[in-house]
Amino acid sequence: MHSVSPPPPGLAPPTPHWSDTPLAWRDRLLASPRFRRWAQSFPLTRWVARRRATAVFDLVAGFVYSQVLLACVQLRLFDLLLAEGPQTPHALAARGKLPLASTERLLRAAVALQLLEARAHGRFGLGPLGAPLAADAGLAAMIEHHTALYRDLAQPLTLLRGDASAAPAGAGLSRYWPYAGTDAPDTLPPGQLLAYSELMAASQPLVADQVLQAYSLQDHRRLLDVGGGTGAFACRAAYVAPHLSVQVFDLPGVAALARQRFEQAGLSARCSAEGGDFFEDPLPPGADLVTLLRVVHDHDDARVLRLLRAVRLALVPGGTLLLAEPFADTPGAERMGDAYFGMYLLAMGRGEPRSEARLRALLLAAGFEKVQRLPTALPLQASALLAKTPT
Ligand SMILES: CC(C)=CCC/C(C)=C/CC/C(C)=C/C=C/C(C)=C/C=C/C=C(C)/C=C/C=C(C)/C=C/C=C(C)/C=C/CC(C)(C)O
Ligand SMILES: C[S@@+](CC[C@H](N)C(=O)[O-])C[C@H]1O[C@@H](n2cnc3c(N)ncnc32)[C@H](O)[C@@H]1O
Repeated sequence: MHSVSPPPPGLAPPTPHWSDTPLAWRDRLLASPRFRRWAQSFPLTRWVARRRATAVFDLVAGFVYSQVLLACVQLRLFDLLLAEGPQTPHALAARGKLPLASTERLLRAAVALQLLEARAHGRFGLGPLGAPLAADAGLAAMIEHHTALYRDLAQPLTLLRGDASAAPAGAGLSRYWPYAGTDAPDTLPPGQLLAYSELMAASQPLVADQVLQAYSLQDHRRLLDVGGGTGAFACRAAYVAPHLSVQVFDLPGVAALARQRFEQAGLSARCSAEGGDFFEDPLPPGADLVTLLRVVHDHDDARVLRLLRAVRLALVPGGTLLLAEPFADTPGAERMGDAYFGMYLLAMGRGEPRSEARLRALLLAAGFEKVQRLPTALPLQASALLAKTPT
């Protein structure tokens, strides 16, 4: 049994507020086993008690659910069931090189999580939560790279205390995202940029779908995608707006990969890439639209201000900045912001998810004006802000 430690000597007790008393009463009630026993058997409160118990159980068991999902993804189960239809456990055991009994256990777990569904003749097919994951290489890559995140989270207090020496040797997210741990990211060897760049390219459609559904590129002629990775978004933009010239700015090794992508896509005439450090080097001038997609949340406020000022200088007067990433205060997706990205970016070693209000304040401080929210269809995947440079 854990006991609550007394406050350290010399620490002033927190200032009370009038709302503390009713909330303390509520907390004591909910914490009381007697009240819980009563509430779960009283007909009018039973459904709330069951719902709460399930919600708490889901928090307790979340890691187990995630690992069931990971096993399905590693076996490419969703892709297989989409391509070939429902399968028997025997067939799936043979395909996955697993014992039949373990296959059946995994299949039953996945059914309970609605990832799969039991179908006629003892076969298993896709369930309502597994079907959207089928044939989505971006989501599969995201799920698979969580093995690095879970290594960091295995000892959450070690992570929260910032005790790097206690972390497992270089296996976690800080190694996966090496630019987050150095002040000279432009000197990183290309081999260290590859894994995260592939993940970003594979998952870029999650963001591009949101941005391009919400914002038309038709009125722009020159787009600069800052931190644009290996050019996955640039290619989509060039495809949907055939009049647009597109440039990516990213670390030298990543920009080289973007150039390769443009060549392979036959887009080199309209798409180019420049390498550098966006905190130190000037950004290529003359764009009338700059995009910052999943870039700002990687960095602290001081660095973000520096980057936003550099973007303002690179844009033409009256130019547009489109910033898209998951926001911290997304209604209905609060867990994604402060719980998932909060802990994720802590493990990565730099950055934090920000609310719309904090991003607005940073944009205004960097000299942007007319900041407005751009509604996206699925804010869980990306929210967006538009801002203008003065004319
Ligand atoms: C009548 C019928 C058939 C149906 C009617 C009911 C109906 C309308 C059902 C809807 C069915 C439907 C269309 C479902 C759609 C589901 C979707 C779109 C699911 C999408 C899920 C997206 C997920 C889970 C996204 C996850 C994203 C993650 C984990 C992203 C992580 C990003 C990271 C780690 C980024 C790192 C970059 C860094 C370092 C932070 O900068
Ligand atoms: C999280 S990724 C996002 C990539 C892309 N925008 C996307 O959404 O797929 C962040 C990108 O910023 C780049 N980056 C990080 N620090 C940088 C720096 N100091 N200068 C230039 N690029 C940098 C990384 O190489 C990476 O491609």
